[in-house]
Parts: sequence; structure tokens; C-alpha cells
Amino acid sequence: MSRIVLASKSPARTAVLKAAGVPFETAVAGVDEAAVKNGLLAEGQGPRNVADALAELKAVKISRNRPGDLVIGADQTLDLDGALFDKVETMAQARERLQLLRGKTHKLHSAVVVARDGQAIWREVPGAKLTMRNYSDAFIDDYLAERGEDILSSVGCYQLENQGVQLFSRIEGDYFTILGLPLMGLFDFLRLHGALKS
Ligand SMILES: Nc1nc2c(ncn2[C@H]2C[C@H](O)[C@@H](COP(=O)(O)OP(=O)(O)OP(=O)(O)O)O2)c(=O)[nH]1
Repeated sequence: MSRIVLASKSPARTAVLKAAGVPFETAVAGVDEAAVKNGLLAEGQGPRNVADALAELKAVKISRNRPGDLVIGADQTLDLDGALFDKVETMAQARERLQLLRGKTHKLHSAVVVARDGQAIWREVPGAKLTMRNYSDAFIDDYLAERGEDILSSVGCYQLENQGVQLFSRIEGDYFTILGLPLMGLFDFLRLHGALKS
């Protein structure tokens, strides 16, 4: 059975794959994502294609050193009216991000790519549309105080799997797409290649 490698430092992706009972190892690709992202944006690429390219980059890079293994790379971009928003670095910025997204609909593009021996052999880039309530500043402050710095690991400064779900008035899309690792198509592919039991 081919070995599965997750090319990610994301706590959410690791947790999702582990909870799904998938046997895997993790490896961090150490790609300069900011440089690649800025280059792609300068070429006029949109948030979806940026996520796709970064996911492939991470998967292909790790796969070169893991002969025969199926390496999963993933990347998620937040798209508000076509503009790409990156993760924030401070809690103050997280507060501003949640204020910016308030009352609006944004998209998450979650790319997942599988590579083997330096080649991308499968990919999927599903999206999700998330509409946020007109929640109060007090709600934001309570949520951020409750979640702490963990929230900075999420591109939208929210975590759907906890009280973050209270931020939304409507969610269109797959739960795992929102968490950053779409599973259904990925698992079909892994089963096809004998890496998961059928
Ligand atoms: N726990 C949680 N995390 C979320 C949620 N929505 C998005 N995320 C996380 C998943 C990813 O870790 C992060 C998206 O950022 P990236 O795609 O750049 O991944 P990241 O840099 O974290 O890790 P990687 O590039 O895979 O090494 O946002 C959510 O609802 N809950």
C-alpha cells in the first residue's frame, strides 16, 4: 500500500486527516509562499489559481524526496470580491479582519493536489461561500479572547468547528473545504491507488 504524506504544517489539516483515520506522515515543504503568491498576483492570477499553484508546489517539492509516496499538498485562499486576503499576524489584525468580513459574503478556495515522484497526478480546487452575520464588536472580542492566538492559524480568523460557526448567517460548501482539506475526492483518489482501503 502506497504511503501517504501530508505536506503541511497546518494543525487543522493534520487534525482532519487524523480524525478520518488515515495513516499518514507529515512533512513541511518550506516553500516561500509569499514570494510565489506575489508573483502570481502580479501576473494577474486570482485567489483560486494561487491556491492551486501553491498546493501543487508543496506536494511536488516533498514528493521529489519521497519516491513512490503519495504526497498531499493543500492551500487555501480567502477571496473577498476577487481580492486575496492572507492570514493575519496579530490579534488586533484578527479583530480588524472579522470587522472587515462582517455582513459580507466571502469565498474560500481550498486546493488539494497529490504528487508522486515530482509530478502532480491529481488535483481539486473546491470553493465555499460564507456569509457572515452583522455580529457586534463585543461578540468579536469575546470570540477572540476565547480562542486566543490559535485563531491566527486560520486564514479567515475563525474556526468553524467551535463557536466560530456563530459568526455566520449562511454557509454554502463542504465543511472540510472550509477547514482547508477537502476530503471526498481526495479519498476516492487514494482508494483508487490502493492507499486507503476500499
Ligand atoms: N481550525 C480551522 N482552521 C481553518 C478553518 N478555516 C481555515 N482554516 C485554516 C486551514 C489552514 O491551516 C489555514 C489556511 O492557510 P494555508 O492554506 O496557507 O495553510 P497553512 O499555512 O496553515 O499550512 P500549509 O501551507 O498547509 O503548511 O486556515 C477553520 O474553520 N477551522
